[in-house]
Amino acid sequence: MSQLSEVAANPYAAELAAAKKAVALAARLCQRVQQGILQSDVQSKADRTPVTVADYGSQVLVSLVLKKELPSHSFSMVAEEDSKDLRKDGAQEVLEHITSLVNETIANGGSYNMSLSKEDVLAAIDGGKSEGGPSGQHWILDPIDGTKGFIRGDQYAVALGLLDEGKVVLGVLGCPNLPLKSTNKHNGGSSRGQVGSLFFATIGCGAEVEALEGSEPQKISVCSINNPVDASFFESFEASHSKRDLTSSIAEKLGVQAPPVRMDSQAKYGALARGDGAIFLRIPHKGYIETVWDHAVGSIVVTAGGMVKDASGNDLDFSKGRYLNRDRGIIATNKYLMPVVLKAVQEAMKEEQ
Ligand SMILES: Nc1ncnc2c1ncn2[C@@H]1O[C@H](COP(=O)(O)O)[C@@H](OP(=O)(O)O)[C@H]1O
Ligand SMILES: [Mg+2]
Ligand SMILES: [Mg+2]
Ligand SMILES: [Mg+2]
Repeated sequence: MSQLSEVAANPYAAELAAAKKAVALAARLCQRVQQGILQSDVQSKADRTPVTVADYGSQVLVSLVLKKELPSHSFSMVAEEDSKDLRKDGAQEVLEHITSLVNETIANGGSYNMSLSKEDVLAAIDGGKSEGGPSGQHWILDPIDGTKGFIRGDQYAVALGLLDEGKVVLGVLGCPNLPLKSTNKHNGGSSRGQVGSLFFATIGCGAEVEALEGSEPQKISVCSINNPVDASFFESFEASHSKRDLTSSIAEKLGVQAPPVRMDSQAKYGALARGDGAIFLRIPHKGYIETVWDHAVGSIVVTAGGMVKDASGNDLDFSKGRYLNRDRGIIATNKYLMPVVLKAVQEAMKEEQ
């Protein structure tokens, strides 16, 4: 397909190209940090969840690349991190470290000839303070999703989506530790070979995957399993993020035979979107409110061929600001399994102590 017809087919082609470039550069910074992560690179936020120099650095690079690549767009971004802790006394060293990581990644990337000051870094982080909402365009960014997995040396993702008039219209999901080939034996894949997957989807144009380092994109689709007995399911690696008594009771009701595949981050949505497994279940503890950046990108990558619903069977609504205003529980699967999975989820939740 010529570049001209590609532009005509995808109304968000320019935004998609910029988002892919931003995620790929941010992922490079993350990969470098993950290889040599030290305890001093990890801080604890006010909500006691971890944040690392790479979460901040990734947020800086994404905001920078989007502004450079789309200079005529008005810029609004709903992102997870803010600069509050980095402006406190005693944070100077960490801020210096982030600034040099960002500048080294830009220099090695070769696309931009620029150097950021510490103030530029703080300002770029705070570029993510938007409240989003139902009107206009807003980027949604999780600079590192699965920070706990990142620190452990496991899966994580850089997740960047675009909200347009309250709908997620594109998503780019960089998963540096996810093998490019499907891990599902039934798909002829194996966990060997090239590692680093970049998933992307635009509304109405389906979902694709390519190597994080760049390769010919491949169209992907969710699996077509229609008997839950043959299905396998993904859930969080972290037991505190999704209630395992409920997910195992749901699996039992469905007759699922395979043990759960536990993985950090929206890499689960990416893997599901290419048929590595059949179901993703996330049932947080009561009172936990989900953020938009934890699900926007994963959900557009899956809904290109599959479905993502809350426990009541409603679509997720990303137009309400920084949080998802919805019933507890998120289920992603194909259209054949969704009705039976929803029924099992609702029964299990009714029986919950
Ligand atoms: N107690 C909790 N219950 C549910 N989700 C939680 C949680 N604490 C943190 N999270 C969210 O779970 C995300 C990771 O999901 P997963 O379990 O699929 O890896 C985290 O994203 P970050 O790592 O970006 O902070 C965070 O937003
Ligand atoms: Mg976090
Ligand atoms: Mg997250
Ligand atoms: Mg995060």
